Amino acid sequence: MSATVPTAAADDRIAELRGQIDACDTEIIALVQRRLAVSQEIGELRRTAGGTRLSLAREQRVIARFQDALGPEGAALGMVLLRQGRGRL
Ligand SMILES: C=C(O[C@@H]1C=C(C(=O)O)C=C[C@H]1O)C(=O)O
Repeated sequence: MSATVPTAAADDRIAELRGQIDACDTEIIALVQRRLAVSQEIGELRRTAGGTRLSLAREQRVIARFQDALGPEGAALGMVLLRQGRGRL
């Protein structure tokens, strides 16, 4: 016997869960903005100290972390975050 969830109950639960997704997205957006600001500050410090703006070795470690935690799509997400911080190369 399959349990059928009444449509109204399912709709209520979906609305509730979407509220949770919206809350997650709000946090993710704030974290991405914070990450970007930190990354740009590091880039500026390295540039004014006469170094390169990017560190490919560090970027590989960042990507590997996303890959290990989230798989191939995680690696793609890590790449998006790195690209966002690069601005114009
Ligand atoms: C923020 C840094 O500078 C750049 C930006 C990185 C990032 O956004 O994670 C990583 C490496 C660098 O290319 C850093 O060296 O840590």
